[in-house]
Amino acid sequence: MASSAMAGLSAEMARTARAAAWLGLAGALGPFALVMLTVQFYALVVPTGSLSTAAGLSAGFAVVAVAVVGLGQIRERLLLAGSERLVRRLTARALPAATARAALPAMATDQALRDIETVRRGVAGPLSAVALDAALVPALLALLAVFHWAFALFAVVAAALALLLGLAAERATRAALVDANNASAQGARLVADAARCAEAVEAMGMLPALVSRWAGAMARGATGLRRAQGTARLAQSATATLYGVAQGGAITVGVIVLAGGSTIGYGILAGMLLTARVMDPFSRIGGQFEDAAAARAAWRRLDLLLTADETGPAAATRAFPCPDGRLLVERVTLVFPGAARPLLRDVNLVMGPGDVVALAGPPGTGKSSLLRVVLGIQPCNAGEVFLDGHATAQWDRADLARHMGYLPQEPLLPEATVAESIARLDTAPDMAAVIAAARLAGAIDMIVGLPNGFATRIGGRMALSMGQRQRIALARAVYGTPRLVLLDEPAAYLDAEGEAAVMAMILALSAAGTGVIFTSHREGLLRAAARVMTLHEGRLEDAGERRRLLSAPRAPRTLPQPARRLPAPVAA
Ligand SMILES: Nc1ncnc2c1ncn2[C@@H]1O[C@H](COP(=O)(O)OP(=O)(O)OP(=O)(O)O)[C@@H](O)[C@H]1O
Repeated sequence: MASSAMAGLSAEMARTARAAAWLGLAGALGPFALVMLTVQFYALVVPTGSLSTAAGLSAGFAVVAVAVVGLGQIRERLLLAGSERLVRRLTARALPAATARAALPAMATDQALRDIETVRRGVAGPLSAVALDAALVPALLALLAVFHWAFALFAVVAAALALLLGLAAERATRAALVDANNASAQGARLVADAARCAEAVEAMGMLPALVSRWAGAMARGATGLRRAQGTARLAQSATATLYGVAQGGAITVGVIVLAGGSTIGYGILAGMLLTARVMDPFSRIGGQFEDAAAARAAWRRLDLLLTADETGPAAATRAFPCPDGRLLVERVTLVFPGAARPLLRDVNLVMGPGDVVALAGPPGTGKSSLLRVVLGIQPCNAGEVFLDGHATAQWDRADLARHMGYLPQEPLLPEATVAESIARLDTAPDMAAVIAAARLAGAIDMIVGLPNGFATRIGGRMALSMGQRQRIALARAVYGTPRLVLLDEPAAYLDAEGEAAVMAMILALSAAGTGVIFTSHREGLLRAAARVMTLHEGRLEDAGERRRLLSAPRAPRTLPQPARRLPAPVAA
């Protein structure tokens, strides 16, 4: 059942489906009316030669034919418009929810978009057409029963056989197609690997082996495809035969049950036409089960996302002033679902304006996760984060984002101009602020050297190196004078000169009163921080002592164990 988050959308979809089903019923009866008119033609016009009757029946023909086509078109448009409305409303709600709540917003929004597309395909694609046609079956059976219940019973049996045949055909075809797709995908991967490792492939004479593997994969793909096509053809013939047998069966039923009756002609026609209509959705349903399951699962995921957005603790609502950017991280604990131990355990941190803290230490200890908690994009299990005395969890996200800058570890940039990218996708960026940010991030020379400078569009044919992306992402992080800047491996893709620029940027931010927390594995960059900290078994510790021992000329062979107590707060 849909939760309150999706109840409105479900009700709207149900209304669209009902309207489409009525249109479908009218459309289904159209061919029946056409055959009835043909019978009338033979019964009334052929023996009498009456032109006026012929004209009347022809007009009737035209009206019914136009109505059948028109109703089909209207139904299709109705479903299409319904699916577009649904997608618009789902996107407007699910995307902000995914970005605001998820630890990895890019992955969450990607998933949400894929789920919306799956739902859209379910609503506008063959799945809904099959479902709506299946919904008409009781009405068609009732109509058959008007002539004789045996017609309805026969149609049910024929539909069951069509369903079994459809399922068997679908299973056989899908298995062959999966084999074929897997083999083709393996071939494509081999080509991509060869292109990526071209130098190694050539240098070590691996090309012949690679080509023979690729040829093997392609041959398997072609065989699978042929098998799938053969099975599909066989299934098509079997279905056509079943329809033929069903038509014959309907005539036989008519002859047996209506023998001698005046309605035998109409009964047999209705039996033939409506039995085929009843069978139709069942013969097509086989291929739709997987799509239906996928659409249901996607709908449930979106429902959970929106419900959590309505009820969850991340429903931040207020804007607060942020004059100094004083940060207080208080007893933050973070445990990822399924993890044996907390990643962050009672983490405390205090920072005043202009303080610089570096997070060092081994990979996987939770540095990036701590940055995400401070940013408010990763909810924690316990504890709180305050900025200038206000809990960030209660802070309106858009307003909070104005006071914060963030450089994620992967500096991926959406398609936009360089200026828009730096200005956080503002389409009318404040160029003075953009240039100031680029200058501060040491990115200005690189940007000016691009084909169109700040107007260069990133993405498409303009593929920037990771280093260039990182410089632009750094400028984006410091755009608009944020009070607190969080940088995840800011020099990961930069050379020594770039590292020096990052160091200068951190010092300049600090001098201007902006707090900075950054993670880094680069020993040189750590010097930019007044305080270097590490996460050890989830606890945030001052790394000063540890680092002093590591860099001492005669370091002891075994390092002392870190203190198991709460770290002293960082001096404001
Ligand atoms: N959303 C998540 N769900 C589950 N586990 C996660 C999630 N995010 C991170 N982790 C896990 O938490 C651990 C710490 O990840 P994190 O990226 O915070 O470490 P890190 O110290 O920044 O590592 P690195 O130095 O390599 O960047 C990793 O084992 C990671 O797999």
